[in-house]
Amino acid sequence: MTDKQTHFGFKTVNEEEKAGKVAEVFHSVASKYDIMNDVMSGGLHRVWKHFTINTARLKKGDKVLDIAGGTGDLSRGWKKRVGDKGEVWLTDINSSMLTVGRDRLLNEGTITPVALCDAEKLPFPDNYFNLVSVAFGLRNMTHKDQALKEMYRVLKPGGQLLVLEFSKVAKPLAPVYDFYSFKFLPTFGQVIAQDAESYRYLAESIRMHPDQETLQQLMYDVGFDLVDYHNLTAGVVALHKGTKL
Ligand SMILES: C[S@@+](CC[C@H](N)C(=O)[O-])C[C@H]1O[C@@H](n2cnc3c(N)ncnc32)[C@H](O)[C@@H]1O
Repeated sequence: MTDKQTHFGFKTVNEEEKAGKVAEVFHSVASKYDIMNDVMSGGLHRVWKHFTINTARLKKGDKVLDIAGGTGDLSRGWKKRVGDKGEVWLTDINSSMLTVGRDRLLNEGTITPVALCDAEKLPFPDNYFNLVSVAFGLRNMTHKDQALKEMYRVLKPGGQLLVLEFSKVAKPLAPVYDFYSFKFLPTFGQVIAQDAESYRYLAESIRMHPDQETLQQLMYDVGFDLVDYHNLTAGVVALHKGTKL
C-alpha cells in the first residue's frame, strides 16, 4: 500500500476513492439502517449508546456536536441531557442518513440543527463545543488523524471527545465473532436490506480499524489528554474518552 492508498474493508483503494465508496454503502442502507442495527446487535447497540450518553460530562445548556450522527440516536440522548437551552448539532457526510435522522428527530418532537459535513473539514468555529461525539463513524473516515484534529479544534478547553466504535474483541471470543460477522451479517444484510455487500464491508472495516491501544495513541497524538477507554461486550465495542485541556 502506498501513502496515497487506504483500506476500504479488506480492499486497498486510492484515498480519493474511499469517501465515494463509503457514501454508496450508506446511501444504500439508510432506510433499513435502524432495523439492521437492532437485528445485527440483538439490540445491544442501544445499551452501548445508553452507556455513552450516561458517561458524558454534560450539563444543561451545553453545546454538543454529534459527528457521523446518521439516524440520530446519540443526538436524541444529548438533547435530553442539555435541555432546551443547550445546542445539539446532528451532522453527517451522507444526505440519505442525515435525512432519515432529521425526519426521525422531528417526528419525535426533538428540534435540533442539522448539518451535512465531512468530519475532516468541520464548518464550526474553534473552541465552541463542550462535547463532541462520534459513534460508529470514525472507522469509515479516510484520514482519521485529520478528523480527530478537527474534533479537537472545535472543542472548548476542558471539553470532552467520546468515540464509540467497534474494536478488538477478547481473544477467546474471536472465532465465534468472526464466524458470526462473515457468515451471518451479509445474510442479514441481503434478507433485510437487499444488500449483502455493505454488510460484508461492515465486517471487514471492523477488522481493519485500529485496536483499543492504537486509537488511544492516535488521540494522544492529535493533542487530547487523559485518554482512556472502556471495553463493552468483551471489546466488540470500545468507548474512548479524551479531554482537551
Ligand atoms: C455506522 S453509521 C453510524 C451512525 C450513528 N452515529 C449511529 O451510531 O447509529 C456511520 C456514519 O458515518 C458517516 N460518515 C462516514 N464518513 C464520514 C465523514 N468523513 N464525515 C462525517 N460522517 C461520515 C456515514 O455517512 C454514516 O452515517
